[in-house]
This record gives sequence, C-alpha cells and structure tokens, in this order.
Amino acid sequence: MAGYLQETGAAARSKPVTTHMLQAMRGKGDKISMLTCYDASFATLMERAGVDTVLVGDSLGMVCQGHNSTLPVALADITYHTASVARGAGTMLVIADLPFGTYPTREEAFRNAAQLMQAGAHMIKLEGGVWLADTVKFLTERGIPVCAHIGLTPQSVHQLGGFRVQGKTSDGATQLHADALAVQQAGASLIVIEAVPAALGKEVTDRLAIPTIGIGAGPECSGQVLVMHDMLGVFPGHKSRFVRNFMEGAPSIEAALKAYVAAVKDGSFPAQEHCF
Ligand SMILES: Nc1nc(=O)c2c([nH]1)NC[C@@H]1CN(c3ccc(C(=O)N[C@@H](CCC(=O)O)C(=O)O)cc3)CN21
Ligand SMILES: CC(C)C(=O)C(=O)O
Ligand SMILES: [Mg+2]
Repeated sequence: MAGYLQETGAAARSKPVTTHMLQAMRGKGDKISMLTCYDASFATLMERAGVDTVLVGDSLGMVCQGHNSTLPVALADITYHTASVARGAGTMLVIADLPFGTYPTREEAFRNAAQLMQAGAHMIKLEGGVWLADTVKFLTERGIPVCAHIGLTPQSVHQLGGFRVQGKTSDGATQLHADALAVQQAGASLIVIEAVPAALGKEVTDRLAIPTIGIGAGPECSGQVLVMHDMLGVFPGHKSRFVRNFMEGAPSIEAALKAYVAAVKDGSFPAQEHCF
C-alpha cells in the first residue's frame, strides 16, 4: 500500500536496496548506512539523505513510548510502525524487530515474522546467537530474510545485569564468534553487533562472509546503525558512548541525516571516542 509521501520527492537511488545489494556492498568494502525509523515522514527524509536501510526497532519502546527497556513492546506496536515506515521508505530496505517474547518457538517466530513482512518489512531481526540458529534456519527456509542481533541484546537486559559492553573476556569473545558463525550457517543475511570492543567487531566481521552492522562495535563492521533519536539529539535518556549527535553543526534534520550517511560511508564514524 503506497502512500502519498513516496510521490513527493526524488529518490536517492533508482533501484530498491536488496539483501543481494548489501552482500555486494560488503564485497566491495562499501559501508552500509542504517538508522532506526518509526514513521513515514522520517523514512522519506532518510531515503532522500541516502540511507540504505531502516530498522523499525523495538527501541521505540524507549524513544517513542517512554519505557526504560524494550521489554514492554508488543508485536502490534512494531506492526503499526512498520506499516507507517514502509509507506515512506521508497527504495530503502525495511527491517523490523521481533519484540521480546514473540519468538519462543520457531513456529511462533514464523507466524509473527510473517505478520511483520505483511506490514511491509523486507527482513526480520531477532536477538540471539547459537540458541537461535534453529529459528533462523526455519525462517530463512520459508522465505523470510533474517538479521540476527548479537553482543548486547537489550531484550536480555535483566539477564545481562544492565546495558553492559559484551565480549570483554576471552570467554565472551569466543561466545560472540560462535554466535556469529551459528546464525550465518543457519542462513542469516545480516548481523547486528552491539556494544563489543572494536577489535572484536573487526575479528568477527573478518571471519564472516555476510555483512555486519555495528552499534558500538567499532569502525571495521560492514556498516553502522544508530537510534534516530540519539543521532538527532532528541532522546532525553542516557547517551551511550557509541552515540554521536549529528545535529551538532547541522542546519537542519535533513543535513544531519546526510552528515550521518557521509560519515558512515567515509569511515569517519564511529571515531575512537565512540568505541569500546
Ligand atoms: N535511545 C536508545 N538508544 C539505543 O542505542 C538503544 C535504545 N534506545 N533502546 C534499545 C537499546 C538499548 N541500548 C543501550 C542502552 C544503554 C547502553 C549503555 O548504557 N551503554 C553504556 C555502556 C556501559 C559499559 O561500559 O558497560 C555506555 O555508556 O555506553 C547501551 C545500549 C541500545 N538501544
Ligand atoms: C539498537 C538497534 C540495533 C535496535 O535493535 C533497536 O533500535 O531496537
Ligand atoms: Mg531492537
């Protein structure tokens, strides 16, 4: 269901971004730009700024709904925001998060992922590694491209004892490698790596064939993602080390979005100060 927003401006690219294109970008060393997005107007601005892919993240529980974790987010919330984003996304690849508690079995994961695909997502993101591989395989075999999210997995905040950097010990690093390889083997097309030492982000990326998207995982990942409210400086909560406010020195939101894309593409973001 196309909306009016798609017809109101020149798209930044002529062809839609696909999983194959992300793989080709990784092969060429072209950095992938990703931002979270929750509505059609911002999706349109992001496409014009040249953003490759948008994530309808369960971070919306924190930045839109005001919760202090992502746990209260419902599947219906992500479905609603995905449909809105899809109307403004144009050629961008739309990824949607499966929220906490919606993928306890591979069958439930498929049913819920299918709902998000029917709302307009092109790929589904789930948090997990080795333990999730069976579900990743089940979804990918049934036509649902999967992005796995490893490292700091916010849906496990209470298990992790807070939003803490992961992979700092040698056991932690070994676990991250095992998680990345397991989901790749199971058919994932993309991996988000959150809050790990930059050296580990590079090691895992080098070891994989598929692209990685880092958030607090160093500059050597195949691409970067930030929460939109963080990079525009409008989130009133904690500012993580990996966040850069792109509104600083930018005359408009559009300029800040363009500055983000440029900084990801030329490798100047993240800088050392944003890394663990
Ligand atoms: N606004 C916002 N931005 C995000 O990046 C984000 C969300 N919300 N909600 C979902 C998750 C939660 N995330 C978070 C939240 C907090 C930290 C944090 O406090 N990080 C500390 C690291 C502490 C340590 O050294 O272990 C930091 O200061 O960066 C990290 C990721 C990432 N995601
Ligand atoms: C922080 C990103 C990767 C995410 O999962 C979200 O926005 O929900
Ligand atoms: Mg998320």
